Amino acid sequence: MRSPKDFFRPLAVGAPEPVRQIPLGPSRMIHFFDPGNEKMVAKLPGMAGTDVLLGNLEDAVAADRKEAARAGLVRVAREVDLGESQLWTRVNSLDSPWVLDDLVTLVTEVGDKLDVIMIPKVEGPEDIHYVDRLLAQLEARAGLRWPLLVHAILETASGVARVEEIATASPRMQGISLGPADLAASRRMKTTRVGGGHPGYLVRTDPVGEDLTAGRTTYQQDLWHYTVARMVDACAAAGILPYYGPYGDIRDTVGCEDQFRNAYLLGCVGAWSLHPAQIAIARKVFSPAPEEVAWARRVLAAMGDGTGAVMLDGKMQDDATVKQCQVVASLADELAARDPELAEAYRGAGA
Ligand SMILES: CC(=O)SCCNC(=O)CCNC(=O)[C@H](O)C(C)(C)COP(=O)(O)OP(=O)(O)OC[C@H]1O[C@@H](n2cnc3c(N)ncnc32)[C@H](O)[C@@H]1OP(=O)(O)O
Ligand SMILES: CC(=O)C(=O)O
Ligand SMILES: [Mg+2]
Repeated sequence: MRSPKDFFRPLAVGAPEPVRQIPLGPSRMIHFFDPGNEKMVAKLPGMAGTDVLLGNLEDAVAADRKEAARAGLVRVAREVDLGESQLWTRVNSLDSPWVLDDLVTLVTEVGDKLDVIMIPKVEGPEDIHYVDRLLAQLEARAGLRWPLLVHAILETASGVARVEEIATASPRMQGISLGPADLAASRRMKTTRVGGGHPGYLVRTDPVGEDLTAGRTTYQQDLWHYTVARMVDACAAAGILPYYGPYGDIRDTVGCEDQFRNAYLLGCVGAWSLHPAQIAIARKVFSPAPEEVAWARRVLAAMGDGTGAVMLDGKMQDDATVKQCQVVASLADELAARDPELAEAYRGAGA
């Protein structure tokens, strides 16, 4: 590990100073598009209000379309008006034949237009260290003034086992997303889905009498709870942001909303959107509900300087509930400052 004294030094002469805080706005939805797909690219200017648009170069882009996707992303960055949306990319994996050209081309040609580079299949901090140094060299050569940030996908068993080291590997680390599809394969889970639950993963109530089958309710459990919770702790401890990843059953908007909400309640700040239909789901779920915000503000007002204990509607409030309410209220303020519709909904609820 680098000495703490050197942690915030640029890794190449002429590279920009590393950041100490994540300097970006909301990222409730990271919307994936294939930059080599003209129909998808044509939709981008109409996607105002999408927090993050991500040009995907990795899985879901066929091997013979990799160069077209990379060139398409350079064009999007240069020519398409994306409004307030951040532009991110997911490059190919570090063992692939494409990633070196992905990084060299993107940083050299449009490094000043990109905010975050997502690195797939991260196995450990050494993968982040490699990218960190290479980006510094490329930034120095391109004369960039702001460092590119790095986002890791948690989609290998080794990555989960070392998630804390990944989260703290570089000051470039912006966040981590759950990658349930590759992670399932890496762990040899017996699933064939992209995220979401599985009806076979359940608990059953105890038997009633001799009949082992009668009257026993089953409850489906969340396959991803352990990983998401561990990722949230690693990110919060490192001062970076955790995200649920993709929900592959595009038609199941209800299941998608539930899975996103579990992640939101556990501490994630956003999720991926693979299809335009999922953008609104993520916006709804990852924006605190107006009634929750109104309640949080009531608690804060009732608690004055934030110490002691009071009763509000029969519920005890103290220093710890104040801290929770501050999380909700400050997130609402941050989002409302950039989202007029949400600001209006909060005003309507007296929040
Ligand atoms: C495990 C992982 O790695 S997840 C991350 C990798 N996967 C991805 O990035 C997948 C991204 N999404 C997609 O490729 C597509 O949405 C698919 C294949 C899932 C579905 O695509 P389609 O069958 O075309 O969906 P559908 O017919 O509903 O699309 C409606 C319109 O929205 C467009 N559209 C679909 N997805 C997107 C998108 N992600 N962004 C922008 N536009 C889109 C389609 O081109 C189509 O346009 P048209 O009306 O001009 O014809
Ligand atoms: C998100 C991703 O890449 C995966 O689930 O494999
Ligand atoms: Mg993957």
